[in-house]
Amino acid sequence: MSTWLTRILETKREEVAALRRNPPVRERDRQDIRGFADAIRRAPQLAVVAEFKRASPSKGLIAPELSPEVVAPAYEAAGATALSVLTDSTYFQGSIADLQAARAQVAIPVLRKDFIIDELQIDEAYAAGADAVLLIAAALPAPRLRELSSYARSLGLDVLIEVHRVEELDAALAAAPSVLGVNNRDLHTFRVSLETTREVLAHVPEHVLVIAESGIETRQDAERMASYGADGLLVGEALMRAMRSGHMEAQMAALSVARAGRPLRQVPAAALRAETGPADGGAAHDPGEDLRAAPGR
Ligand SMILES: O=C(O)c1ccccc1NCC(=O)[C@H](O)[C@H](O)COP(=O)(O)O
Repeated sequence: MSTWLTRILETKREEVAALRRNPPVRERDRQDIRGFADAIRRAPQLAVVAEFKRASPSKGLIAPELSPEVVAPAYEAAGATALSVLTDSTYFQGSIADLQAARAQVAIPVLRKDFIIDELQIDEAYAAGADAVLLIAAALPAPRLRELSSYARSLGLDVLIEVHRVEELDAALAAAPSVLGVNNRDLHTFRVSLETTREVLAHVPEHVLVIAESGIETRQDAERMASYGADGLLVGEALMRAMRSGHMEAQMAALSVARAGRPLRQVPAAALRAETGPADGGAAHDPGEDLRAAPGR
């Protein structure tokens, strides 16, 4: 079945073929890489990764006239922890030049947001000054996800690995993400549900740094993501629209909420007993205990 994601990946295969004919410079000696994961970890509140996004397949044109030279420093001044720049041109009207222009204006780390399927795209990101790259679990077989993650990390880049479903978690975690992203948007259907973050986070180990992505607009949304245990947010459309209407600082302030930490995990009592063993050498099962709070991850 052809979906937006499969169509986008087809375009990426063509772009990689073009990169193969005209490969990016293979730089290896950057001393200027800014820690994307570190910035999120150290953010005093819920981290905000603010996205430069002119257009999208789900929403069409969002802010086609805005330039990264204007938006990036405004995001930073308003308190963004890091930037995300969509570099895809066909579907998002972005470019690798947008990333270069944005990064030149700020001191915070910059993520290359694209559909990466090949090392050459990582070389291109590295040469353009990206500090981190996105890898999407739904777009890559598990071994390839591990290879590309390991390649990016060997260059000193952080890797944001994005999942949408619990079933994608094993492959994502095995690829050692610097940060795990939970995308509330299904990239096949575009359906957005903020519950996705709650469902996925319930299965993520405590030590993994997590950001919630897509569909986050209001303070209530941000507080909800915090209550599910996210360490940060990735926000595009709401901030770009606010830039257009002159309310970006207020929008960023609305997203600045305290972290809540990971909530207590609800696990079946039987699973708890299996983890800890019976306290009295084999107490009878109490059906009333079927769900109880267990220590967080
Ligand atoms: O945004 C889309 O329509 C889209 C469609 C297909 C693949 C990816 C897509 N978006 C990429 C993103 O992950 C979002 O830009 C990012 O999470 C920010 O989302 P939002 O705050 O809802 O703009």
